[in-house]
Amino acid sequence: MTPAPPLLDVRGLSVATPEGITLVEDVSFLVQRGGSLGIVGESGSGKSVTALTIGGLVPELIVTGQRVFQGQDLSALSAKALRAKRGSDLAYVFQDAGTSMLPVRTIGAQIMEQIRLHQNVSRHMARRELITLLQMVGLPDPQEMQHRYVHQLSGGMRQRAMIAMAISCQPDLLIADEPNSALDVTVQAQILAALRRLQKSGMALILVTHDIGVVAETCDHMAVFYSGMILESGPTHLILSRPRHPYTMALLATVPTLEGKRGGRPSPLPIIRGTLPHPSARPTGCVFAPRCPREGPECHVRPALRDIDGRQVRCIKA
Ligand SMILES: Nc1ncnc2c1ncn2[C@@H]1O[C@H](COP(=O)(O)OP(=O)(O)OP(=O)(O)O)[C@@H](O)[C@H]1O
Repeated sequence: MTPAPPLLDVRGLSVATPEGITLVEDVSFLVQRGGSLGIVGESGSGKSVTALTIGGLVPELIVTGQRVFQGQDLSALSAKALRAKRGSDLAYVFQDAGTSMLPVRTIGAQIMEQIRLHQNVSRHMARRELITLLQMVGLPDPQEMQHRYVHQLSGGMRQRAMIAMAISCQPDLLIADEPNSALDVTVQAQILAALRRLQKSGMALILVTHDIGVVAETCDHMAVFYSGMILESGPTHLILSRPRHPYTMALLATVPTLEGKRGGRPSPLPIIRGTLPHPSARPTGCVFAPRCPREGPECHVRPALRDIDGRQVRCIKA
């Protein structure tokens, strides 16, 4: 039996500014139907640019490479057709999503309008769907909640209402860019629980985050970004248990553990020496070489992604 084609196949994606500054270089990954990909990396590593480029949301940038979604290359679509895709099969949620809801209408009215726009259903059916959606994202008492205005919701509730709105078109893929980073820890947990519930319903997820712990809990696959490139990608459990790229190792070493103590003294949180290069000053060889403890003369050539130990690694020494 031939395996089912992936839902999203991003191949050799590169993104540059009109001035020719590369922001994303040769990024490739797959998302299977119902699967989940966590995109992690330091601030400025190109996570958002990659996520936005998939749905054509950064028209000012120059994009090359393929983005095949549901068997169709999105780069071949007109702006109008892409917009229609975004409103139907592909949905986005952003960090301050709550701000994109109207203050003058109840959240129920706004979400119902979306449902009726995308699904040809009666008002009665749309209302039932609304209640189901509010339940799915974990909003308490949906019957009461639907009558509230945005200003009557807490930050976490607003974010969940926005996720309900985003998925009202029953997308095959939800791209969530730092959906919970502005929220406190308990509310973050509620958003993640909501995302996990959605995955159980068969929706695929791309989650952009700084937080490796969030990826560990939510995503079956992960891609580690650095300076616009993927340095390691593959099944989350493999990468977290046995990282092979020195950058992934360094990144994981910065994650605090519950043990936190060695020899009776708290161990200081290691930090990665140096800083991420600015896109206009990316190294010509391995992008991580200037900060890498294993750096050597062979690192002055850009390494290709290689299949190693069940995942892909962009390191000549891995
Ligand atoms: N429209 C744009 N035009 C020019 N440069 C951009 C544009 N959007 C982003 N950049 C630059 O591209 C680089 C990658 O940015 P991006 O927002 O993708 O990083 P990120 O990894 O998502 O960071 P963060 O976690 O802080 O959101 C940054 O140097 C940023 O300044």
